[in-house]
Amino acid sequence: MPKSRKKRTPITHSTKSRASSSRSHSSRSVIRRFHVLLKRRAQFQATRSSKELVDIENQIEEMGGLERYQQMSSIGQGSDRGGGSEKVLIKWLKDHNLNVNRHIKIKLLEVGALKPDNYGSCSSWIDCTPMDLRSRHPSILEQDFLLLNENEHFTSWDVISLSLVLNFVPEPKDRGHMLRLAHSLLVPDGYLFLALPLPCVSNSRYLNFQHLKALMTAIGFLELRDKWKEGGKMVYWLYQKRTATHISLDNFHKKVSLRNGNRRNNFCILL
Ligand SMILES: C[S@@+](CC[C@H](N)C(=O)[O-])C[C@H]1O[C@@H](n2cnc3c(N)ncnc32)[C@H](O)[C@@H]1O
Repeated sequence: MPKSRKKRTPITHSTKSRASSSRSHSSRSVIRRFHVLLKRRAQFQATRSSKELVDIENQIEEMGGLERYQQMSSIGQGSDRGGGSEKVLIKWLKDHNLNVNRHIKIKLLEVGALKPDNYGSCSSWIDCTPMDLRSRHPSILEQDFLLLNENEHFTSWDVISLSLVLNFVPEPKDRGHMLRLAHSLLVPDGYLFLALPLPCVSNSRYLNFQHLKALMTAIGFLELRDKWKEGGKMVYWLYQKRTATHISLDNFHKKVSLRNGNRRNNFCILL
């Protein structure tokens, strides 16, 4: 009788999956650490504590600065999400028939662009402006979105993408400003694409799906689509610009506790 042989897992398979999971684990920890430092830097900037500020700047420098953060983010973009967010946005724009019968291309502003050609496959109908705080390619415009001149760029874009950018901004009021600025830079009926790590809304003390919807409505955005799954990492939304609503912004000026418990995060957006 032939000896029964134990079935082995192919070495190539196990090595590859372990390597890629440890790569994405270490990229996530760099990203998390970077966000913590950005938040502390913003706090010390507000209190003008120059000694602490220098200390934080040094820590950011030692980590490799924004360059390292961007490298780690591009690893996360591939391995954690099965590709970039642009796939979701392209599908949604096609679902809204924005790719058909176009005499003029859609003007898309991609804020937080790690690559220059995320929308290259749609160049026949999308005219993309990739922008980032730190440009990794000559075709990426190096520009802080928050410092764009509102009057100069008023209603300049048909679509604005903020994928994993809002959670990079450390101050809740600056996040609110980013959303309001996006509203004013879009054409009437233009589209805003927003992507966040799911826990920013599913496990925050100060934000849940309902509150975000109310805040976006108050700014003047109609929620058209969302995409996420229980236990998933990401959440995506598509909003359409509507004319200003008469809803008061008062409910969104201060942090309001929406969930209790120790294991919550403090992600918050204020107007
Ligand atoms: C986590 S990466 C996200 C990249 C990509 N959009 C994605 O979805 O994977 C965040 C990027 O946003 C950029 N960013 C953050 N705040 C910005 C701002 N105010 N203006 C322009 N770019 C910004 C950062 O420099 C960084 O490259």
